[in-house]
Amino acid sequence: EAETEVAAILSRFQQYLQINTAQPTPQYQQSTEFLISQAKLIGLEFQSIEFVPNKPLILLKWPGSDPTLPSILLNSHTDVVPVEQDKWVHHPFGAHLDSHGNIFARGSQDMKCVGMQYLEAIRRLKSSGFVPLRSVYLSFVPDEEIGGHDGAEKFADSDIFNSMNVGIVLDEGLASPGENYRTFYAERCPWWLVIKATGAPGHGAKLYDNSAMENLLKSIESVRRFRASQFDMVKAGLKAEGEVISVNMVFLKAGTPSPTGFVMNLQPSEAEAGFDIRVPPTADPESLERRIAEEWAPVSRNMTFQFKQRGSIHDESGRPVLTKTDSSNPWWNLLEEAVRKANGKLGKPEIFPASTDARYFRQLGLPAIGFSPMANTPILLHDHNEFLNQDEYLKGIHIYESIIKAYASYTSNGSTKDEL
Ligand code: MET
Ligand SMILES: [Zn+2]
Ligand SMILES: [Zn+2]
Repeated sequence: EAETEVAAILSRFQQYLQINTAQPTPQYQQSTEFLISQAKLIGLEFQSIEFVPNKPLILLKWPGSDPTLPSILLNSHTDVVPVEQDKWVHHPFGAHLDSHGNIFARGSQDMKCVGMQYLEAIRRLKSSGFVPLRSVYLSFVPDEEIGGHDGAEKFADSDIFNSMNVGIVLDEGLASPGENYRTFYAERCPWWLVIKATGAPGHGAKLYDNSAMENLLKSIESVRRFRASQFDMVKAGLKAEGEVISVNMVFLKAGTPSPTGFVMNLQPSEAEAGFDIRVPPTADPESLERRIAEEWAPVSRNMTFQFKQRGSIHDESGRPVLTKTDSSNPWWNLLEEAVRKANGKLGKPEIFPASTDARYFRQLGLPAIGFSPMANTPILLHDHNEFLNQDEYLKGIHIYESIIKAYASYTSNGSTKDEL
């Protein structure tokens, strides 16, 4: 590309990154204005849909020449996770470009890169004169990072979505430290669990059974044994990260606060712990729930539990939802071929170890592929100093150009019509 074009592309990416859409107070009004201004410049149809007030979903459309064919949906989320600002070398919403070409910002990998790459690819295809056979939709959805309930989940269940006649969804993947891009055909399901112990309060010097702390610690020990059993399979190379149940303690809440810290000679009557659990599609959710009720939060130890999030990735008949990555799924073949044509390499398709909005689309029976074209990149999503190199970003645009062209030209009788 010409130098000025590259500068314009990077500047648009930076503008999007500079909008602070961090949970729990994402600036959705600003991201909406930005995305709609981009849609107008590119010449795409646009609408802002609020399934829940102040949580806009931006839906863009590039109409295809044959509206009877199922459409392509390119999904991305507009929100990002919070930051610990003082742990960052560059301001997390500054989108600083350093001398190595790395762009630092929250969302640079997860996943404002992808949202903008879709747009840049379409901008280029459009200006080259390419006319899509199938309609291409772009959804910029809110609230993915807090479960997607007011975003993708409502969208997938809506009449609007139904009327779009979607045939394939692309959503986020993960960066790859090696040269192969990663792809995802399924994902683990999020369970956010809070367990609470109660027990007799007492003097800090007294040894007695059944205090809240003791009751909670027994649970934590049990959780840790289970965690180790899962992690050992990964360490031994027997299972991939996405194939075991992960459980990590993410908060501990106990003690009697005082203005100078915590009261030290008092054993509290309540103690709580929170766990982020991810359940692979192959695991049996009922047996895990039994384990929670019987071992991690048993009534016999004065414990209760509550789910802050309990996703499901099973269809109505209880089967896990997976997208096929063999010749029975033409969209998979088209993606492989398109990435290869654009000089990209794909690794073996994987189960996404975290969770994405793709689960809501897969639950409808739609194929959905997780893919974020970032190779040679450390995995920094949700981490401090998240960055993406400008060259990887630019390469990713070419990759999407190739994919979107192939998808939008697919005639569904096994051939693709190249209109260029
Ligand atoms: N994408 C986020 C995660 O994996 C939110 C998932 S829904 C609880 O943590
Ligand atoms: Zn994400
Ligand atoms: Zn995320």
